[in-house]
Amino acid sequence: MVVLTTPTLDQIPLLKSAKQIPHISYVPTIDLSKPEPALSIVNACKSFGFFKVTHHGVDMELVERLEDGARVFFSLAQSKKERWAAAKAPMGYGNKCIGLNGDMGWLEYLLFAIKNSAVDQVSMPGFEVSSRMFCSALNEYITAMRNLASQILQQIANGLQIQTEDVFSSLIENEESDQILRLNHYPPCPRLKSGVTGFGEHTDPQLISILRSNSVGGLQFALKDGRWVSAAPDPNSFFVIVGDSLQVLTNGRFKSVKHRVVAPEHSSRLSTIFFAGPPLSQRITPVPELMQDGEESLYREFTWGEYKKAAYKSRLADYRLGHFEKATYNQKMN
Ligand SMILES: C=C1C[C@]23C[C@@]1(O)CC[C@H]2[C@@]12CC[C@H](O)[C@@](C)(C(=O)O1)[C@H]2[C@@H]3C(=O)O
Ligand SMILES: O=C(O)CCC(=O)C(=O)O
Ligand SMILES: [Fe+2]
Repeated sequence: MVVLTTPTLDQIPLLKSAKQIPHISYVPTIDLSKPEPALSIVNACKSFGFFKVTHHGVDMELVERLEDGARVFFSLAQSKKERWAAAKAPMGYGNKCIGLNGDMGWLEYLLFAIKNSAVDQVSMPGFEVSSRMFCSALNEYITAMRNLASQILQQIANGLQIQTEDVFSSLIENEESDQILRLNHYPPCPRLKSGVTGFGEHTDPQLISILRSNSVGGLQFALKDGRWVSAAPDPNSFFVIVGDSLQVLTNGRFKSVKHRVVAPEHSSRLSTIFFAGPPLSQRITPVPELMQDGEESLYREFTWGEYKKAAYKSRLADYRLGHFEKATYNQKMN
């Protein structure tokens, strides 16, 4: 029998104290109520790989209901939460262990697989029955996030002047689209030393991720020059993060952005992230309409299912796209 023990604080690594500036003075911010946000979205994706959306139309009462449900869940006795620990690993409840390959962080979380725009009951048997209110908030939130992600992906296609407006959004609107909802809870970290890893540096493998947190900070993004910048928390807005798959679909015009979370010292951080992925069978290859004459794909052909499988065998900080880059491109870069 495998006995799983919860890691102690001493086992959680400190974040590498790379050159840091405390608060980014400029987070690209897109007001979705203003006309024609497409070009600003594309510019933010090209220059930063992340941006924040305001006036997004998501019902904040729903967001509060979800956050209340999450707070109630995370305050349950450990033994009750552990009931969902082995649900369908890595889905379900997790405590300090991230993924299946030894990554650790100062957090606990719930990971839900999504099927047909709702929590997949197979990945969390009995969860809906245990908390119907929480589950209906989760499902309504999933629908809201999927709509927001679709809207943003359509704007990206417009901003890139692709005639087929739904070229990206259709990938996440399919019944078979492979999506995940993650709720992360970072309790205050008792150690006075700062820089304990909440969630270690990584890129997200999907197309885009939509992140919302309470008012407790900790989220940092890597800039292109390697500096880490803290993004001030903004509970009324959503951060949009470019993932590896969108990097490939745009043939490297957009780059997936590295991000991480520093464990909070005094208050609990609660975050919710929707990962918008395509169906497992979807080929991930640059969009033909985007390619210029003679331009070749920088990547070997692969399906999302193949990429996901490889990603889930990797460590959090690994450069996962490396295996899929064409050798010629690798040689040119080295
Ligand atoms: C260490 C890992 C955790 C992760 C799967 C992986 O092997 C590498 C990618 C990780 C990541 C990052 C973004 C999302 O939080 C996530 C759910 C995903 O799809 O890829 C996690 C995976 C996880 O926590 O299981
Ligand atoms: O919790 C956060 O704010 C970010 C977590 C994250 O990047 C992830 O779950 O992939
Ligand atoms: Fe992430």
